Amino acid sequence: MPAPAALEVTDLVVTYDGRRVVDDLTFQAEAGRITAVLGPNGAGKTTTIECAEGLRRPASGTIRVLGHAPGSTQARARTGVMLQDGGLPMARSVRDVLALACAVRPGARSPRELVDLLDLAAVERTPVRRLSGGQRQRLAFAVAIAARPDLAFLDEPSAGLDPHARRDVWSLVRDLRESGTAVVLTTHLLQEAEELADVVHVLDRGRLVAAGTPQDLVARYAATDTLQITFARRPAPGELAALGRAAAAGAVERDGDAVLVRDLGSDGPHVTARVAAWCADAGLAILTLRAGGGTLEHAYLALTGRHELDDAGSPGRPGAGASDGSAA
Ligand SMILES: Nc1ncnc2c1ncn2[C@@H]1O[C@H](COP(=O)(O)OP(=O)(O)OP(=O)(O)O)[C@@H](O)[C@H]1O
Repeated sequence: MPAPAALEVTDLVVTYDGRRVVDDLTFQAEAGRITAVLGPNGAGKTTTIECAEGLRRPASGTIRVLGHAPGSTQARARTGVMLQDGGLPMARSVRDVLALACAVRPGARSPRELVDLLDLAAVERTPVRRLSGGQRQRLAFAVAIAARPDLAFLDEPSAGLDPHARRDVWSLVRDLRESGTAVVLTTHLLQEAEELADVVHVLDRGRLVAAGTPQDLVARYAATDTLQITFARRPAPGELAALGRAAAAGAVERDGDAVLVRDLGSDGPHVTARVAAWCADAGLAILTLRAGGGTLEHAYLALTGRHELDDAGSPGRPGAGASDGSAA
């Protein structure tokens, strides 16, 4: 018989004021794998994780955490948690917080190791309330991994981090996986999920709408016949329309700084040639031109019913999905 998964969520239902915010959710997270739980604001990710931590009681369904009940002493001793609001004691210094976190389990990391790993030396004596947002985030991550957990819940672990710190955290998350920890990650950064996740579960309005590897989801839900072009300067609207006519293919649209030509079909190589020729004639210098698949972000947008990227290329408008009010 196969070993049970580190986290087993079965038929989970959570209601607030009679409204189902988690609706019949079933998924697992395995040891030595990074499992991402994605979804728009209000989709039910945090609620699900809070149930797994024993902080909220579901209306029905079961959760097993390393074979134990959520919130039980056995589950808590082997679980690391990084919550969205940090949950850190504001008056304590970084050094005190780390010392406490390392004292909970024999074989835990040392505060010194965590200070080095998360680059916290400069603020060791600083109380939590005086830390910057990113420093607090790094401290919360350090606390989550202090006891070498078998299961780590990381709720938006790199939110608010600068690009260097974000990459440091990604590297530490990969180290957790290498050491056999089951990592459950929520994030709105689709690039983060694409970089890290072995398995992705997409929630929308409390329900699981898709699951698979990032590559599976891209293959199944994102257009695979798209040409992505970046230019030395931003094309004018008239040029974009002319480019569309020259391409004689599917829709032409902006995607952040790039332009997408969609639905190439079997004519892909000819469309690419026509686009390149038209750009040369129009004096529109091409910086990069990439034919092929979409991204996890495109798959996510298709799955959660938000088909267009905004100008910054980011999905998930605040409140999207939260106010839908789909009742039980
Ligand atoms: N204590 C509460 N009382 C009533 N409703 C709540 C409570 N906590 C959460 N909700 C509602 O439950 C739904 C799911 O919220 P949840 O925080 O789990 O979403 P999320 O997917 O984590 O969103 P985000 O990406 O914004 O963090 C939302 O509609 C939210 O308004």
